[in-house]
Amino acid sequence: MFRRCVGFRREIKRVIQLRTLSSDVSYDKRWPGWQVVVGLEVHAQLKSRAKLFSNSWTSTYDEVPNSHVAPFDAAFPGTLPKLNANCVDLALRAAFALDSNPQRRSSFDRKHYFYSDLPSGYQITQYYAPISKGGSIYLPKSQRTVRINQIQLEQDTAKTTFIPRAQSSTVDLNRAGSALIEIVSEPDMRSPEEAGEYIRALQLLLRSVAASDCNMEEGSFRCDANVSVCPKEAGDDVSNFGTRCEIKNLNSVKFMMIAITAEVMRHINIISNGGKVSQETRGFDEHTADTYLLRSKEDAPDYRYMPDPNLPPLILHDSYIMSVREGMPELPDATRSRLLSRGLSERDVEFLISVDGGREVGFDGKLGRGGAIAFFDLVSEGRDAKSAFNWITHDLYGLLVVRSMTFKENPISVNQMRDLLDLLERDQVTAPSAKILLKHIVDSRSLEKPKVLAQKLGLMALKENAGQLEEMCRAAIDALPEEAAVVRAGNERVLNKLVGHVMRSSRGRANATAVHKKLREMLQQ
Ligand SMILES: Nc1ncnc2c1ncn2[C@@H]1O[C@H](COP(=O)(O)OP(=O)(O)OP(=O)(O)O)[C@@H](O)[C@H]1O
Ligand SMILES: [Mg+2]
Ligand SMILES: [Mg+2]
Repeated sequence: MFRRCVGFRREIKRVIQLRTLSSDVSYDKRWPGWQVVVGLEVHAQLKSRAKLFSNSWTSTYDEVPNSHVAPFDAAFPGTLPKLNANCVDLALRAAFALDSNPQRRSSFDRKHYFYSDLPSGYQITQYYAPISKGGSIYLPKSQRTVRINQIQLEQDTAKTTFIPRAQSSTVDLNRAGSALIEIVSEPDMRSPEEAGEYIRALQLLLRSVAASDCNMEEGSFRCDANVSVCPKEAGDDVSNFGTRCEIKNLNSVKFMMIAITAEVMRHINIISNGGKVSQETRGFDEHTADTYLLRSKEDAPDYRYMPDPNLPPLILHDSYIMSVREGMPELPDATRSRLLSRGLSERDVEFLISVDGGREVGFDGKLGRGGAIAFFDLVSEGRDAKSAFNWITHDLYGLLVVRSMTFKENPISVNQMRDLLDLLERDQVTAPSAKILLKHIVDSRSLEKPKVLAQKLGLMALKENAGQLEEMCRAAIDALPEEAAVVRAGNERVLNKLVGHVMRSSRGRANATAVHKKLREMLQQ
């Protein structure tokens, strides 16, 4: 029975997944006559070393529990918050990336609730006056602009884990007090796919300005989806929209899209059966691919918001706001057009942007490490962009992927890569030899110049006029006398066999065109 049940659930999941993900199914086929409305609330952890109001370092998800906790994070009596200026910087960068308007004056409020993940009994957030208002993200695939309502700075909570066997929970305060920004969208998305595109675009933007890592699986980027349905004719007037339900804590784009689809179906079912959707907060069960009730609107907690008396209003001077704006790194749209103008195709550009899930964007000049785009920029400077792209993606990235390495772990420096491309351009090494060199550097982590390595490993190309090439051609003719006779008699096609022989005996160091030419010369004499 249990087995059948699991199989059935899997089947439902598969069907919903197919419905959600297949792009050729028009939305109307899934829910003819209905309009789907989605608004997203996203919590992104800011990429700051220190927490929002204490001087404790932030931690990654896999660190020893309770090892990054200042007395303030544990709500020791008498401790006071002190705003970390770096978090304000990052929030402002995020705001500019989303075309939002940083506010000269914002303030901090207490949101009260009683749960073990919140030692002080309240979360410091920005309820009345957020740090930034407005903004938008354009989604090219959906051809839709999603408006941002506001961006607020707030503290993250601790992490509680329930242990069923012991019937108790453990609390890890490492995350408590880390800085988050909550980005609230307007209800502008009209399908699960648009919501998916919004999340991916938002991740790309926040990563490009290094405001957040945006890793959903590690919890540094979490999303709540608000979903409602109404008749298609309702249009974009909010007063015509249906009652929304909020699905909390979705931790992957795929699950978010499945959860929205399931919720839409649930709403349509209720309304079609003459019922009324009631405003609820819901959870998502990955195993059933369905949402479930967490609490109804009547049970909604009263957060008793009040201004935090320990924190003065946050006043930002125009000169400071301007300085953050001026220091903004390149945004994805600008990167795209710059790369396109260098002669890469749209597909190439999307590939570069998506290397390592688009996570590593910046470049650490000192370590010579960084994301694929920065590496490409430096390597391809002053040379053919397409050939540099091919070597970096097909060859180098291919080697890294097989070895489960990210681009940031790439052991080849910009200078080594440039040197290798120089050798290729000057025909000093052949493409097969360059591949061997690349593999050698990745595996040995050698810091030597590729030219020196090529000499050491005997990989320098055999030049056209070098006696060695002629010697090898002569050896091929001697080894394959019948083929040589056929070529002499005028059948050029057999020449390839002889060329292959030379290429093998030169271990790829000979240039195939040069070998062709040489053999033809020798056999036509
Ligand atoms: N009819 C609707 N259908 C779908 N989404 C909606 C609808 N009306 C509002 N929304 C979305 O619901 C979200 C409301 O978020 P907001 O943070 O303002 O309030 P909240 O969910 O009540 O509060 P909390 O932050 O405590 O969860 C927004 O993203 C908005 O776009
Ligand atoms: Mg909210
Ligand atoms: Mg909400």
